[in-house]
Order: sequence, then C-alpha cells, then structure tokens
Amino acid sequence: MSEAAQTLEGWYALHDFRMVDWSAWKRASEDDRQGALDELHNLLEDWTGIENRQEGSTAFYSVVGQKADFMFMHLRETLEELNTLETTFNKTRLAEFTIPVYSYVSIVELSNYMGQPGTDPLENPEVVARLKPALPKAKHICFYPMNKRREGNDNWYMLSMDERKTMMRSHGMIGRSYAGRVKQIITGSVGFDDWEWGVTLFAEDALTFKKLVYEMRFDEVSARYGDFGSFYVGNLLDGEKFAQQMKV
Ligand code: VOV
Repeated sequence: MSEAAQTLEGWYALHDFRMVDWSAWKRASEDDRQGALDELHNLLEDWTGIENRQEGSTAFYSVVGQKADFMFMHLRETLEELNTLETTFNKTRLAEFTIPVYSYVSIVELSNYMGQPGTDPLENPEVVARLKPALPKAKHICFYPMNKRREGNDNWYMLSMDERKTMMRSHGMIGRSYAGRVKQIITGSVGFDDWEWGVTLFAEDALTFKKLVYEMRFDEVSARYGDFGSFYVGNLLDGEKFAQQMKV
C-alpha cells in the first residue's frame, strides 16, 4: 500500500451557486424587491462581522454564463455553521427569487508534500493563516472541482510518496511563478462531495486563470492525473454592485 499524504484541515467550505428567477423578480413590487435587497445587505454585514472577528470568511461573486447568476463561498469553523448559514439564506426573501443550481462542500486543506520533515507545521503562523484564510476581495473568482485519476497505469493513489512529492514540487513551482497574481484555496472534499478537491482561484485579471490552468495542463500531475469538473468564473460583488445587477 502507498503511504497516504498527511493533510492539515482548516475551515469548512460551502460554495453555493444561485440562479435568479428573473420573471418572479420582475413581477414583484418595487417594495418587495427593495425589502429583499435590504435583507441581503444585513446578511452581508453579519458576515463581514464574522470575518472581522476571524471566525470565518465569505466571498460574494457574480457568475458569468448560464451555470448560475451569483455565488457565495463561505468558510466557517464547523459544518453546523455552514448548515445554519445556508438555511438562513434560504429563509430570506431574496432566496424566493433564486434557484439553487450547484453547491460544493469541502474543507480548506494543506498536504505535507512540501512540508519540512521534523517540524510542526501548526507552529508556523503562515500555515495557520492559510488554513483559516480571509478570502481575498479580488476582482475575479474561478472555481472548479477535480479528482486525481485512478485508471489503469495512471493511478495517483498507487504511486509512491516520493513519486507524488516530485510531481507536487513541480506543480508548486508553476504555482509559485504566479505569486501575487493568483491566490489559490485548495479544499479537500473526499467523503464530503462528488469530487476529491475544490479549486478556488482569485485574481485581479481573469486572463491569469486561463494562463495558469493552461500551463498546469502540461505539468505531469495535471496532464496525467488531473480530471476536472465544470468551471465557474465571475466578478466581485458587494451589496451595491448586486443591487445594480438586480435593477429592473
Ligand atoms: C497560485 C497557484 C498555485 C500554487 C502556488 C500551488 C501550490 C501547491 C502546493 C505547494 C501544493 C502541495 C502542498 C499543499 O499546499 O497542499 C498544492 C496542492 C494542490 N494543488 Fe496547487 N497550487 C496552485 C494552483 C493550483 C491549481 C490551479 C490547481 C488545479 C490543477 C489544475 O491543473 O488546474 C491546484 C490543485 C492542487 C491540488 C488538487 C492539490 C492537493 C493535491 C494532493 O494530492 O494533495 N493547485 N498546490
């Protein structure tokens, strides 16, 4: 049996994708629409409070294309908190005008492929900060789920620790060449959702997503062992931008 990588886990993650029921929204009265937006404003303020107290973090983005209209990415200490969060949103008036189209449940994860042997990663404040990150307010987000392949000769889980480490080092080097341009949050979802990882990228220039993901396709760990789900890409929202987007 190959040696399993050791993983460190941080906050639980819920990616929640919603579509707007535009006909219902347009049929609603101006008062109802304003009430729904005000209620969302209050929720956004609550979530900012949680972020300021470092008890979690929330990202709010539009989604371009027909897969969804907007998304939240929530990070919280427990799965219970995520559950409460999603039901709180579902009880709002705005939720009555939305259709849930996709969700993803995972947990912020770091693996020990790059770790220094003999050191306790949890003593390293940088590691701790990466496990419980304040999500960036970058202009753009890109989310997709992925697996490591388990097929015939291309079975990631049958490789030795050394082989995997070598490949992950190469992966890390490519990633690092994008330092300052892309922030990646890798969330593990084995046992939680339909894929093994969620990949969430943040960048000021959306084109950087294409460049990075394309370059990684040529790197062995992605070229040979990466299987990918649907991609979601979008733009930063806040209460005002959302109100603008919802104006009819
Ligand atoms: C900014 C880009 C960037 C950087 C710097 C980066 C670095 C690193 C390091 C150093 C490590 C290993 C240690 C750890 O930190 O866990 C990882 C780990 C991982 N990555 Fe990564 N990755 C990036 C970016 C990045 C992208 C774009 C993708 C998607 C792949 C693609 O082809 O579309 C990805 C995937 C992953 C995954 C699924 C894992 C876990 C694999 C496992 O088997 O456990 N990743 N990643």
